[in-house]
Amino acid sequence: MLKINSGRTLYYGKGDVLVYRTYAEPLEAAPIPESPFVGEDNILFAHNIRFAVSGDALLTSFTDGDNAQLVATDSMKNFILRQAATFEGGTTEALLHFLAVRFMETYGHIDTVRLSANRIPFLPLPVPGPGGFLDNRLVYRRSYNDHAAAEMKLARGAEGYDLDEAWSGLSDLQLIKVSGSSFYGFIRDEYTTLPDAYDRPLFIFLDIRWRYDDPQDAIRPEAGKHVPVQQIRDIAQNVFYEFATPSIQHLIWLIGQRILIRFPQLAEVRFETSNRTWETVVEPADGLSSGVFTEPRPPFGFQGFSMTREDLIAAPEPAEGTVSSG
Ligand SMILES: O=c1[nH]c(=O)c2[nH]c(=O)[nH]c2[nH]1
Repeated sequence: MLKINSGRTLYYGKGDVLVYRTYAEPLEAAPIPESPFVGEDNILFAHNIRFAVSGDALLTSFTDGDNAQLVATDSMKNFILRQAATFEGGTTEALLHFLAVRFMETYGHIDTVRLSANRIPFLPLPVPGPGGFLDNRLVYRRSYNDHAAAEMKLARGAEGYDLDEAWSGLSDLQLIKVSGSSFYGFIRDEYTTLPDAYDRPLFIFLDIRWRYDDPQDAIRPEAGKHVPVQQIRDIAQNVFYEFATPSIQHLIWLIGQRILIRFPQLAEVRFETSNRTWETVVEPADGLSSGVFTEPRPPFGFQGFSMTREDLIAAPEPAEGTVSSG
């Protein structure tokens, strides 16, 4: 008999399911030195979700054209939207877990759900109040900047559901440091045209993902070990600020170190970065005087790096020569 568990790929699902949930559970967080973030109201809890299912029972829909076991992807979309109304949590990870469990409870022949989400950020806006400006709770600003992301696999297990391949993430972070980054000392041979840079305006795109030692910590913020994406973002921007760095490679090592130091509950951090260093048009006289730059031309360099707790070394001090004294 044909089987799917012999390494066969079999899945189907719905992508770009836009879920604008209002008044989700507020999230509270303990502050860390790099971040003022202590929580969010989650009045707007919006996500773009990709939802894919698989299971042995679906094989004949591919091989025989038998649709008897197919949940239409249109119904999947409706399921996600309607179930989102009853979700009682306040994190992207918990939402995905909830939807996958609900789906497998409802459809007993689905063995595995793989799903991912990008949060659609809406930022709070201050309005004048009696004691100064305060964030209002009615009008929000849609942001096209960095945002939370998560992905996971839920598989029907002997007792309940096994949570696997669970990653939390921060996507599309774009940071520019105007002075204090260098790049020199690389191999110089007949293929080299890039000049040494002792102070370049370093513009980088970063995707950061992290995995918990216990994946349950990601979906139960009430246990106090959930890592807010805003604090990861603030660590990245602070480490960039603090250190004069010789390359993006070393910068992400320093960011990873700080993330693993701050959050002992994390087992692994992964980076994907892209180098968008501005092209110099009018060279500044020195690091802090005026210059003119423009967008770099493709192709763009990239870096990928993963770090586990085994990589953790003593907390690095800001390097000599840092320009970031405040
Ligand atoms: O931080 C950098 N790392 C590189 O590997 C590299 N290569 C390059 O051309 N510019 C840069 N910058």
